[in-house]
Amino acid sequence: MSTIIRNGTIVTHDLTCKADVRIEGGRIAGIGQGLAGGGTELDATGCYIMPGGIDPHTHLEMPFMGTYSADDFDSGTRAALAGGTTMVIDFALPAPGQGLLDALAMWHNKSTRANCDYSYHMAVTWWGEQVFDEMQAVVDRGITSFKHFMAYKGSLMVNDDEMFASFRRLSGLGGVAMVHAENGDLVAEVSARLLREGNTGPEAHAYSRPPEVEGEATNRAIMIAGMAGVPLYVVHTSCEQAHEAIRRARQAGQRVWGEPLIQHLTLDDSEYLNPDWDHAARRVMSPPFRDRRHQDSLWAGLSAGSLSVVATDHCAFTTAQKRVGLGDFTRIPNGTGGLEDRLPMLWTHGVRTGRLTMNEFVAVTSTNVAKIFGMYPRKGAVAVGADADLVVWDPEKRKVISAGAQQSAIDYNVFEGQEVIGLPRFTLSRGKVVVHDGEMRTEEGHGRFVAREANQPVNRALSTWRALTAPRPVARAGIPATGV
Ligand SMILES: NC(=O)NCCC(=O)O
Ligand SMILES: [Zn+2]
Ligand SMILES: [Zn+2]
Repeated sequence: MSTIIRNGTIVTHDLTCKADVRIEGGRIAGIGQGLAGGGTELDATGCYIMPGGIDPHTHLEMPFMGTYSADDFDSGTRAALAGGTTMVIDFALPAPGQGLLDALAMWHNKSTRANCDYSYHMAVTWWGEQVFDEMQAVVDRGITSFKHFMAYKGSLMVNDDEMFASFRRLSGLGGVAMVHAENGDLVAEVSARLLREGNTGPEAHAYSRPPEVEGEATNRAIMIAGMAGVPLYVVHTSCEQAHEAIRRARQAGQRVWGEPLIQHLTLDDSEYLNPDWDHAARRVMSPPFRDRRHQDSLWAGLSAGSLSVVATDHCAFTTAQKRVGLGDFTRIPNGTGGLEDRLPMLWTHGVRTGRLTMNEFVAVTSTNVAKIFGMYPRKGAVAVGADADLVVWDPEKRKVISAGAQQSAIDYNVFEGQEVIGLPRFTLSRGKVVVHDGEMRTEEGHGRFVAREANQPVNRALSTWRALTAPRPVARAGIPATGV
């Protein structure tokens, strides 16, 4: 059964051209003008045909802070597809002491409900021989990126020595190291002081995690990754201090990528001063929203290329779940939603304002993710042979964001009331039309696990350099090489 998308303009990270796209067996089978007919025809007049979005940072049905994030692999991936995102990368999160393969099996169970393709990053939440050993098996199963939490002291946080050991292991395995970069010791210290002084509301969450704690941790992670010789991906980069560290490292030739979130780009810290406790608590996430100066820095980084990806960190909690933190902000579950809104919000505030070109939009929402995480050009491309994960994007279609109309299971939306211009006319998941002009035609269980490849070109370059510059003894006449 074939499908042809006609009359549209293809937009990829590096070209823009008018052509039709033929899809067969879930893959792109032909690209050209006036392709021969047959099968389903989709009219893309006035639209752009782009690689579907890939969100590299979601937490679906994640056990966290005494509860579970409210969107599971069904509602979460429906939300993704509604907004033009055709793949998510979630985090498999071993409990302290739990084996990596055990955690992976749990995540594979949850994801059987996915409506779109998915992969995982593995989290390193503790360190020991079992973790060291199982990292190889995890990579062999196509999970090549490993996240380290430098915050959440007492639960997920790992220390510098553990992080260094894990980074070194990853360097040998050809993987990508990832960090949640906030100084967890300082956050714990400042939070305790704020509570003692009577600052118990959600605004104190932002006071407890100033840009300095993120800048310090980002710098530290970069230095440790440099020593270990591993590429580093910094999740939810929210401030100039962290961006500056990434920018500097990249200018010095280090392989480091920064990932701002759509929330940090478009919402600011005044949200925490809202007199409605629920309003402020619903926006509690780590790192917190920042002021305009930091937002401008993130936008500049995307157009300059010092920041590489826009994600959501979709980790949605209901108002009832947030209310557990009434009277103690440290108990408010950290996380916000955004899966359905990432592409429309970025198009509206990025492409329509001239901050991003359409091609840069594709790069930061899809192609860069596929390249960094080892699945390009199967994903993130409009090319013959690639999976037909596509969005037919209508740049003039509008809506006002409203929780009442969203796919996510939660009862609010942090972008409520914002008008977006630019929405999917059609979304295709491996060739299946899952969004048809506003109508959801998703199928629970349609999504497949995507195994990714380790030892990407960046890893190979790093290991070549490592071999070239490895410590080696200097031969000296009359001095034996081995000790006596
Ligand atoms: N970001 C956040 O507040 N919650 C999700 C977990 C994490 O990524 O830190
Ligand atoms: Zn995080
Ligand atoms: Zn996260």
